[in-house]
Amino acid sequence: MQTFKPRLLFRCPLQTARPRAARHFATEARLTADHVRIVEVGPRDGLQNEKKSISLETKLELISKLAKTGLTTIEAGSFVPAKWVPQMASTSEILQHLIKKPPHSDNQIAYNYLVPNIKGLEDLVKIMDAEGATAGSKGDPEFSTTTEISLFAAATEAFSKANTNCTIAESLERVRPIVALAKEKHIRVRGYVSVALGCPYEGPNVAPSKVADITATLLEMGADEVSVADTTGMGTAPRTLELLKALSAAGIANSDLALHFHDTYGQALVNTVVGLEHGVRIFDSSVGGLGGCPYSKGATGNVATEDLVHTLHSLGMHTGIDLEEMSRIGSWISDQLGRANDSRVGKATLARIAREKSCP
Ligand SMILES: CC(C)(COP(=O)([O-])OP(=O)([O-])OC[C@H]1O[C@@H](n2cnc3c(N)ncnc32)[C@H](O)[C@@H]1OP(=O)([O-])[O-])[C@@H](O)C(=O)NCCC(=O)NCCSC(=O)C[C@@](C)(O)CC(=O)[O-]
Repeated sequence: MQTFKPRLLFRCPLQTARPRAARHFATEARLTADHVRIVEVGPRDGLQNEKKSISLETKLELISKLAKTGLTTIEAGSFVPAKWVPQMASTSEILQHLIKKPPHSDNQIAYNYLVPNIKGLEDLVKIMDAEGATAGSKGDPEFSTTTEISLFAAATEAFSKANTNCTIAESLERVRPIVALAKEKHIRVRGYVSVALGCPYEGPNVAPSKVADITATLLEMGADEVSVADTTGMGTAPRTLELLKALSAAGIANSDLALHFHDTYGQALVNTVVGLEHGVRIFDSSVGGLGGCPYSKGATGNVATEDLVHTLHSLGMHTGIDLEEMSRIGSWISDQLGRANDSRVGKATLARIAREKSCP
């Protein structure tokens, strides 16, 4: 196993702190920059596992609030059968609404929808066609929003069977027609590799080389980026580093990677720092630490967006996200769901604001 030695690089900005790494990645401007893109997965990965169902109106209000925080990518729902994930049943209506009346935002936002198979994407495309919508394109000022999809595969056979009722090889075959149709419609594709650092059925020792193979396959098939997911939160700093090294050794560029940490064992932020030091600049998180995974019992939510933003800002990184606003949303959605707010930073930020108001 690799030994992880923190290098305390974040006392000064990343570019000056890591001249060798900066030279190494000289052609990949995104990696040398101190900007991190956060993919907010709360309305999908978060809500899909909450016990209390919330109304379509509340989901739309959540998305609308998130759209005003500076986020640029928001997972809005998933086109899965309701019998598999009942909480995602209103995704068609969400897509329709976001096409017709996207929330006001100062920046362009990509709304992302999970599709488990070609039927999921066909259902999405049918709605877009019926509304006369195109996927839009990032960077084109004509569009204030774009539509993206995510597809997923798992790194273990047991999880693949439980989550998608098929083997890993079959799940990868499902990806081909999805990518083909998405490309035809100019829809950006995000891939996920689940259980990359631990499986609820097969345990923590998932082979990094297996994760790297699946990630490489998704990229070769046409995925624009792949989010490597610690679905169970079993990941540790040394194993995260080992995995990142295996991904690099397989020729996968950091610019094609995102990291997606659940915080079951409280290791998500530590593992985030490992990812940052390795050069990854896209991280997934969920406001208020919502969620979990319906096929990973006991796993808690994603790392809270508020906690991630605070950590990144404290390291001198930029996210463009308004932490105070995000903290208000985390508290609001937790109340709507009748659950505790799982963001320590969110609670501390709101307490500070209240304190400052009472003693200016
Ligand atoms: C892949 C399937 C559909 C196979 O499920 P299956 O039962 O094997 O599907 P099937 O092809 O045999 O079809 C069964 C029925 O479902 C219908 N059907 C088929 N597809 C769809 C669809 N897209 N939308 C709506 N309906 C659909 C289909 O038409 C048929 O209807 P019937 O003839 O019985 O009336 C199922 O296993 C599934 O939906 N799995 C997804 C479960 C899921 O969403 N899990 C959570 C997301 S993954 C995750 O959270 C992890 C992630 C990404 O966040 C990262 C991480 O942390 O790891």
